[in-house]
Amino acid sequence: MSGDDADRRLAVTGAGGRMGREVIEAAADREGVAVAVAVNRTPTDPVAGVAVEDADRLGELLAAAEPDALVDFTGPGSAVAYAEACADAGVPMVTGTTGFADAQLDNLRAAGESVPVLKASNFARGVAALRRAVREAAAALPGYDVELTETHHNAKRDAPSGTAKSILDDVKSVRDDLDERVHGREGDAPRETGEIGVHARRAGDVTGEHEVLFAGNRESIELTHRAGDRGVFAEGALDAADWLADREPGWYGFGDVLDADADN
Ligand SMILES: NC(=O)C1=CN([C@@H]2O[C@H](COP(=O)(O)OP(=O)(O)OC[C@H]3O[C@@H](n4cnc5c(N)ncnc54)[C@H](OP(=O)(O)O)[C@@H]3O)[C@@H](O)[C@H]2O)C=CC1
Ligand SMILES: O=C(O)C1=N[C@H](C(=O)O)C[C@H](O)C1
Repeated sequence: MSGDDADRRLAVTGAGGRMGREVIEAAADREGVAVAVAVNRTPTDPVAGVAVEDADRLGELLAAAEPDALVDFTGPGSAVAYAEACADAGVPMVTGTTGFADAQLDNLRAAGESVPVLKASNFARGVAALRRAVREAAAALPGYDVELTETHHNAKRDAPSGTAKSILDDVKSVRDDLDERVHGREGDAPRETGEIGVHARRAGDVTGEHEVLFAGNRESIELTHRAGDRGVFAEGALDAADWLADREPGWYGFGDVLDADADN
């Protein structure tokens, strides 16, 4: 579909990255969606027929194309800079980037005062279901030990994953006795009560797996999500962009999109 005929015209940053490419390819397969602007830090061949421009030109490209939303999967520093470009150009921003420091999150939130900004550590609907199940299990199993394990491909930079951090917040929201995160384990000491174990594995081309183990003395349960491919994240991000395009400035999460779906 040509950009001018589309119902939703999007900008994509990190267009040469694993997720950026996936988003552009998923957009090409969607009725009524076109990628009007695609940028990357380093020069890249066109993706699914979409020309990829120099990311330094993002501001001028947004001003000229006036897309309905921008979808970002890059790194924390660039995501903050792109959020500022979105705020200047009046373009809503969806970011799936992970690994933000607190100060960077503050900067991202500041952009949400000018334009709608939606940040999600995971755009898979199955992960949203996993997180609901984890909150329920944590509430139903007081005193049980909790250990979280995430596994990703060997090119992932941030650890633990953004999704793991979100799940840790979920557990903590109902188990405030678990106040010590233990990243991996070594040495010579039994597990202390109050610990929550966090284990990050990096291997091969694993797309993304998150497993939460709840263990009492005579029983245990494991809740696991496995992403089959990156298309599942790209589809969720496109759903989020479609929803965000009609919102007021503010700070949103993927749960807002799913809640709106449930209401319709
Ligand atoms: N929320 C979700 O559902 C998901 C989130 N993610 C997250 O998305 C992010 C990207 O993942 P992925 O696509 O696998 O990563 P890649 O390494 O494949 O791609 C990263 C992209 O970001 C660009 N980039 C990185 N750092 C900078 C920088 N400092 N300035 C400008 N551009 C930069 C890269 O540009 P260049 O080509 O020049 O290096 C590249 O285009 C990660 O934070 C990851 O955790 C990933 C999957 C799902
Ligand atoms: O870097 C990735 O690949 C992924 N990152 C996200 C995260 O950090 O949680 C989501 C997904 O697991 C894939």
